Amino acid sequence: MTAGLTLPAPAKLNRMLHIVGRRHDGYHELQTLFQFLDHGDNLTLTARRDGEIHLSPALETVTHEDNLVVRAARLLQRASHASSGADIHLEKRLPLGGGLGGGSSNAATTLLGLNQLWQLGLSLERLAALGAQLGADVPVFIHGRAAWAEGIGERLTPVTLDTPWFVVVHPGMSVATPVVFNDPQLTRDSRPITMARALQGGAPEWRNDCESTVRLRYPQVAQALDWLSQYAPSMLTGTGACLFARLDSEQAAQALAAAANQHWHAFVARGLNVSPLHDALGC
Ligand SMILES: C[C@](O)(CO)[C@H](O)COP(=O)(O)OP(=O)(O)OC[C@H]1O[C@@H](n2ccc(N)nc2=O)[C@H](O)[C@@H]1O
Ligand SMILES: Nc1ncnc2c1ncn2[C@@H]1O[C@H](COP(=O)(O)OP(=O)(O)OP(=O)(O)O)[C@@H](O)[C@H]1O
Repeated sequence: MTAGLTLPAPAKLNRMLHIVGRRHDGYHELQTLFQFLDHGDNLTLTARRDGEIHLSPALETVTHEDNLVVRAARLLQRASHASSGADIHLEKRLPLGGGLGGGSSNAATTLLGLNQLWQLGLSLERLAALGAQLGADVPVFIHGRAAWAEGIGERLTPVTLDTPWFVVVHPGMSVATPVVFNDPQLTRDSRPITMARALQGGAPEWRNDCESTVRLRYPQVAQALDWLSQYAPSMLTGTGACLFARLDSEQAAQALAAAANQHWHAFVARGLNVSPLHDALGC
């Protein structure tokens, strides 16, 4: 039996997220800073000769064919005319609908991992273009560098951000991204800012334009955010439901996570400017 290739599928945070417009197809134009975390899912990929894609274990709320891992593998097979298949084991640690980009990250790890396993030699640009068909957040996970993103999140410029410790809190429910983006009251007209301005950090730029809508629709998120903000500067990531607090030391982060865990699920993670996936693959 061939040994499997085990690779990380890290979480991302949106350190800030502005919505600056809406396109005719309904997608929103964003300005956001993406950073990776040293916490996420793991995938083990093993090649099969018969072309079949097997994924285990199944996710409770997602069918096999809808799972972004399976969709990414099939997309790569079609695009590269690959005849190989794969057994894929997914160790899921990230909450679904958490704003941590778990599904997108799973898709990116599948594309990069199978590209290596099947010896396809596709470039990161080609894989990112394929990934964009699966979700707006897939390209940043393919490129693997913290980034300033514009457009719907696909126009990426690599950046170097500070790498603090974070306490990430999951308030116990998931937020469906389309629900937030379809809310009539969502702020959609923030003034575009320059990347340089965004990188200066701090208020008022490091905010998330989804926050007021999410607070109104999901009182549990508002409650957790108010609690967390008493102890450290805290924000929503993506369209939620997860929140993150920024701490200067691991010790302070562990203490806050222990307190948060009395009410919700919380974990400590460090911000990373290079994805652990790219460290693992040496790219
Ligand atoms: C908000 C972010 O989390 C920021 O990182 C992402 O842009 C969301 O990315 P995602 O979950 O991969 O989203 P997708 O699966 O591409 O889109 C889900 C739905 O969200 C809405 N959507 C998403 C991204 C975007 N820039 N504008 C949108 O309006 C669309 O209704 C879309 O049908
Ligand atoms: N492998 C997968 N992991 C997680 N979700 C998946 C997967 N495959 C399909 N999905 C579907 O995609 C939806 C969004 O999942 P994901 O975990 O990426 O949300 P998210 O963290 O809110 O992402 P984002 O920050 O990109 O909005 C899930 O609710 C689920 O229905």
